[in-house]
Amino acid sequence: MAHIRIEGLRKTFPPPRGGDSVTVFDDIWFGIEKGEFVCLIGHSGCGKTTLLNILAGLDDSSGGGIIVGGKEITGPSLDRAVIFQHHALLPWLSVMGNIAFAVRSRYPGWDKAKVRAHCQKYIDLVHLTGSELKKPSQLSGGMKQRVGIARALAIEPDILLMDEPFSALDALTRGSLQDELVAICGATQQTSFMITHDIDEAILLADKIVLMSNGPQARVCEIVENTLPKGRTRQDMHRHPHYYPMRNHLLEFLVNRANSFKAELSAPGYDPKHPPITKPGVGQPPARPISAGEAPLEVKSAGR
Ligand SMILES: Nc1ncnc2c1ncn2[C@@H]1O[C@H](COP(=O)(O)OP(=O)(O)OP(=O)(O)O)[C@@H](O)[C@H]1O
Repeated sequence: MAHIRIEGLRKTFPPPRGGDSVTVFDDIWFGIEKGEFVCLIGHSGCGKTTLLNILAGLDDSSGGGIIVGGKEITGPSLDRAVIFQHHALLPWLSVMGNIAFAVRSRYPGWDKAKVRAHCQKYIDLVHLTGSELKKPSQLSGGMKQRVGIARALAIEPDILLMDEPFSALDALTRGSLQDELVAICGATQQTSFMITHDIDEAILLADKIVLMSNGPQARVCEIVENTLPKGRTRQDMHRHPHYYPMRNHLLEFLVNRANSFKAELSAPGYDPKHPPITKPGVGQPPARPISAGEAPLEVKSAGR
């Protein structure tokens, strides 16, 4: 049994001014194993943030449910930490203060020194040592996002939920934060769920990539298993023979299939409870790996 089970999830919003209500997604089924890193990819408006909010307990479903560790989610919990696209820090508190605020909620019995030492560990982990007393207004965008990551990790959540956490950052900062997240999640085996529009980010981070078709009535089209070996890095993953099959498969989905998938729904063999699992590159002729002397690849994000 998967640690997180999304079972027949549906979300319907009432119409803003009369008319019919809108079902954003319907009959969504997939699971996340303990220690797994799962990315969700789909076009704007298919309901990714809504799904993450339901998983965080910040929104209710209109049908189906989410079971975590055998219990249905009924509201927010410190077992599920969220890192938002925008940092959502308390502007009047320092780096240390923002993280300590969350830590004190999680561990109300801890004394000041223990809270401080615990916060410092996570400040050091995200390379913010020396910035403990700075306020959010004194930090760059990347530093603010680092505080958000440290705050989320410091409450030692069962599940880390991330809604496009790096999309507002420049490419260099995004890359270095992705590297840090790879290192942290690799070391801690943190169960993680991330929404991203960036195909390369998904290939770097995810064990599994869930593909959602366009809304309304979005569905899970397919679950892609990452066929690149663990320990991959941004610098070398494009040399692996499965990189291009993976990348092309995800790109093809976003460019064509996300929209045309509705026609496949009624095809025999599609079962929403068991979406097809694909392993791009496996069983295909090997794509040519890039040799060390060749020009570096241009790494692009998928467009919306
Ligand atoms: N509170 C709400 N009331 C009514 N409609 C909503 C509400 N929240 C979201 N929606 C609608 O639900 C749909 C899905 O929104 P959501 O933000 O989940 O999509 P998304 O896939 O995360 O998009 P993006 O990639 O642009 O962030 C959109 O059409 C949005 O307008």
